[in-house]
Amino acid sequence: RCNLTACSSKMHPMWQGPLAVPGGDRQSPIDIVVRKSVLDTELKPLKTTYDPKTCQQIWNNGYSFLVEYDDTTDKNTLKGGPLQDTFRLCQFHFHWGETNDWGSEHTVDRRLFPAELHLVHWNADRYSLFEEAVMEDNGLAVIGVFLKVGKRHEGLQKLVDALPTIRHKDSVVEFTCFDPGCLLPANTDDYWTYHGSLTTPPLTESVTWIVMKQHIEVSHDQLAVFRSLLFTSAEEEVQKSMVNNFRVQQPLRGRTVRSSFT
Ligand SMILES: NS(=O)(=O)c1ccc(C(=O)NCc2c(F)c(F)c(F)c(F)c2F)cc1
Ligand SMILES: [Zn+2]
Repeated sequence: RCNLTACSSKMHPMWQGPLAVPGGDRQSPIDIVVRKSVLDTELKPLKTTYDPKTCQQIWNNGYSFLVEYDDTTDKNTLKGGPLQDTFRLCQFHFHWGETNDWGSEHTVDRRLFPAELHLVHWNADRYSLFEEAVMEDNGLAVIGVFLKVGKRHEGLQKLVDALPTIRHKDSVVEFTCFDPGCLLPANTDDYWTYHGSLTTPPLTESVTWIVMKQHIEVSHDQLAVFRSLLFTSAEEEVQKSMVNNFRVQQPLRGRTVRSSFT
């Protein structure tokens, strides 16, 4: 099973993390400077195939909430784009702020979004488990989608309705029949891609990031329910709202961000 490691420091829920990471020259997230991205005409359209029936559970891991899929078969795959191999979806989760003014991990020309969706896939052509792939250079592919506040996202509502049942850290509920494809923007041909890392410990530099140019819209009220989640478990006396669960931007260190569009 793949899950986000809970990581928070006493001072501030926003993860501080180790100062230096071994190697540490391809860390995520980053600011995407549009005019410095390089068009790569070899980049193909993304090909995603997701089966809603393989959705298994939704849980609060103390840092975000995750929707996990059965990744023991090739039912949920990501191919094409910058990828040579077939990657399997294992989970998706979000990062968000305490207000609509910030919350995303990546930025575009320093522009912050209120939240960001991450669909986490691992290279099933080369590895047999997520846990293996997460340690390898070309092990993971994460699709990032920015969220903006606007009209209500009908497909998201089923997920929003489940959140009150997993308010506390480590709570899990069964969650079935959810199509993650409904969270992708209409246009998935336009994206930026670069080599980076997990944005939470162990920050392994194993991720091919694919950040969508087009955002999705969710309502103010839907996003407010994200903020009703708690970092803390039921037993803890002081309850802390799960907000600002994003990492600060990391240096580009000479990396090139490629774009699939002009
Ligand atoms: N925000 S993001 O960059 O999209 C991101 C995606 C996945 C994970 C994750 O799976 N962490 C837990 C986790 C590990 F970090 C491992 F290294 C490992 F081996 C696991 F099995 C595992 F569940 C962390 C961050
Ligand atoms: Zn994430």
